[in-house]
Amino acid sequence: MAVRFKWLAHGEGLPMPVRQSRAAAGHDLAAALGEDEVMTLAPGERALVPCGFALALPEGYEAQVRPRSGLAARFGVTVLNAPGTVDADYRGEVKVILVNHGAEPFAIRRGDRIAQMVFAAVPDLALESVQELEETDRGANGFGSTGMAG
Ligand SMILES: O=c1ccn([C@H]2C[C@H](O)[C@@H](COP(=O)(O)OP(=O)(O)OP(=O)(O)O)O2)c(=O)[nH]1
Ligand SMILES: [Mg+2]
Repeated sequence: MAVRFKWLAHGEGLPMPVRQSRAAAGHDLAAALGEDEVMTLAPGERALVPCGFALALPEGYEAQVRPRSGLAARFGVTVLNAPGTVDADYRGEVKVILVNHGAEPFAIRRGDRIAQMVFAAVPDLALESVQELEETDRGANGFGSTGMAG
């Protein structure tokens, strides 16, 4: 199934988001900054990084904006709201909320691949209000109730 994709003016000239290997789950997202622009995230700082395109996803799908593990492992840079949610009815620019949890400033330039986008199906479930819920073995136990030791 196709996802309709439209470059915005400042995105023109960038490569399309691409899967870096044949069966990769994510399309890498490049920063659509100006040609000579450098966006620097100080330690602890966050920024909205423009991707330079808009989408029209088929209804019943979302695009998730996820971190790249290399940036997280090497620099402590990740997507603050991971996984970001791009709704099927959103027609604005896709952006990445990047945060620097590392100890060093992190510089971003035009075309740098700073995150990845994974398409996912969203089941069309509706909430139904009831008085009682079916019982289960777990019941209300959660939040570590099964312990940690192996
Ligand atoms: O990482 C993200 C997250 C969101 N969006 C865009 C697409 C999404 O459809 C819209 C709204 O996102 P979300 O629902 O997460 O934010 P909100 O704070 O609930 O805003 P709204 O009230 O507009 O829904 O913002 C992005 O481009 N990147
Ligand atoms: Mg919302």
